[in-house]
Amino acid sequence: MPALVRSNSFILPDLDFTLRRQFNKAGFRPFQRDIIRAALDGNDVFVQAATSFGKSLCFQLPAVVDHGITIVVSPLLSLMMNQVEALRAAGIDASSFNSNTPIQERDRIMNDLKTGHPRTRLLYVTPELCATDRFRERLNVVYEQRELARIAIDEAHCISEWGHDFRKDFKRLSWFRESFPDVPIMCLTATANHLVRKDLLHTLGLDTKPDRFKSFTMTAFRPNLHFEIRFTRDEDDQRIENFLKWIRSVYKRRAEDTRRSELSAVGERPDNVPGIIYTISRVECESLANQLRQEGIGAKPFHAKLSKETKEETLAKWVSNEPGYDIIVATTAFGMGIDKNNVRFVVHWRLPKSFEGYYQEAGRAGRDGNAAYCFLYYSREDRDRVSNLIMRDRGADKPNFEARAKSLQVLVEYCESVNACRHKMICKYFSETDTPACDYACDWHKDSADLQRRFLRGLASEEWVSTQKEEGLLDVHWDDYE
Ligand SMILES: Nc1ncnc2c1ncn2[C@@H]1O[C@H](COP(=O)(O)OP(=O)(O)OP(=O)(O)O)[C@@H](O)[C@H]1O
Repeated sequence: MPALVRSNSFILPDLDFTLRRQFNKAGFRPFQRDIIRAALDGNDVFVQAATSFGKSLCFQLPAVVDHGITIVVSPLLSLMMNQVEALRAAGIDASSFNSNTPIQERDRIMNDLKTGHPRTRLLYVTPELCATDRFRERLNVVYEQRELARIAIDEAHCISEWGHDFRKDFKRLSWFRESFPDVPIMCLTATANHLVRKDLLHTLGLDTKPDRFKSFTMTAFRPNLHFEIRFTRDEDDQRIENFLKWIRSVYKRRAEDTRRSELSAVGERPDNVPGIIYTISRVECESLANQLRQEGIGAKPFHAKLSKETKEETLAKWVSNEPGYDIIVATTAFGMGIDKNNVRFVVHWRLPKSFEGYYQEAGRAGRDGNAAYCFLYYSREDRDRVSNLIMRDRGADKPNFEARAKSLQVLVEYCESVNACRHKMICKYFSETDTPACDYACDWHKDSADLQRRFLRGLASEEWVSTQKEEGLLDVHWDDYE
C-alpha cells in the first residue's frame, strides 16, 4: 500500500500568505484556519456550517498548499462551474468533469490523471463519474504515485437516506475509503441533523477516532436573516397584492431624498433590491414573473426548461444588478451554489418540500452579513398539496420517504407556530441546544400578538381544507416543478 500522502505540515505553509496571494482575501473567517489546519494535518474532517460561511475555502486552500490532487465531489453543475472559473481566474489549476464537459477537455483531464502526477490541483467531479471504471482506474494510478491528496465531498448530506436530498450515487462514494484507506476525506454540508450526520460518517467509513478525525459543527444561526411567515388561503389569495405592497414600500423608502442620494453615490437604483422568489411549478414561475413585470417590477423567470443561454444571461444580469433583472422568480432548479452577496430578500411563494430545502434557499439571502428578509407564504391548502406530492413521489426507499415526510411535517409545525422564535426552531432542527440571540429578527420576536392575529385570520380552517381534500380539489397539478 502506498504510504500516506498526508500533509506537508512539517513545513508549516504560510496560510495567511496563500489566502492573500491566491484567494485575494484579507483574513480568515472564524474557524476556517482551524479547519484548514486539521485537514493539512491529515485528518478526516467533517464541516457543518451555515450557508455563506465560506466552506469551499476549507478544501480549496489545502489543495493549493498541499502536495497532490484534491478530488471534489459535488452534485451541482452550476456550483462546480462557478468555483472552477473563480479558481482559474486566481491562477489555480482547477477543472471539472461532468455531463457538460466537452470531449477534448475530458480527454485532457483523463490523460492528466493517467500520468500519475497530475498538474491539476482541484478536480471537481460528479458522484456518477466516481462510479465509472475508467475514472477509478485513473485515480488508482494517481494513488499509487502517492499523489491523491484528499477527497472533499460537498453537500455531503446527499449521502444519507435520512436527508432531504438523498442521491443514490452519493452512497457509492464509500468506494473512496475502501480503495484508498489512508487518503483523508473532508465532508461539508450546511444542513444535516444528528441522524444525517451519523449516517453519512458511517456510510463513508470515516474513522471517528479523535487522533484521525476532526468535526466542526457550527451554528446554523444567521442573525442577519429576518424570518417571517405570511398566512394565506386559496379563497382569499392576496399573495401578489401583499408582495407588491411590501416591495413598493421598500422602493419608496429608498427613493426618499437622502437615501436616494446615498444610493446614487454608490451607483444603486432605488429599485435595485435583488431578491429571489421561489415557486414550485414552472408554469407559476413564468406567470408570476410576467405579472410582476406588468406591474413595473424587474422580474425574470428561471427554471430547468429554459435554454442554457437564457439561464446564463438571466443569472449574469441579475448578478451584475442590471435594470430589469432585480428579482429572479425561480423553481428549486435555482439555488445551491448561487453566490451573490447582496440578495436582500428570499420569498417562498409556496411551501417548500422540506425544512432543509427551505433553510438552504432562504440562506441565499444576506451573504454580505447585512439585514435581509425571508418570508414564506403559508397556506394549509399548499401543505396538503405538497404532502400529496411527496406521497406521489415516494419510491421504494422507505427511510428516505420517512425522512422527507418528517422534514415536511417539521416545516409545517414551524409555519404554524406562533409562540417561539423562528431562529430557535431552526437551530433546534439542526440539533443545536444553545438558544440563538435573535435580535428582533423574526416575526415572533418582533410582535407576537400580531403574529397570533395574522395566524387566526389568515388561514383556512382545517374543516374547510379537509372538505376540499376529500373532493380532490387539492390534488397536485405541479407536474412541472424544477
Ligand atoms: N475568509 C474569507 N474572507 C472573505 N470572504 C470569504 C472568506 N471565505 C469565504 N469567503 C467568501 O464567502 C462567500 C461564501 O463562500 P462559500 O461559497 O464557500 O460558502 P458556503 O459556506 O459554501 O455556503 P453555501 O452552503 O451557501 O454554498 C464566497 O463569496 C467566498 O469567496
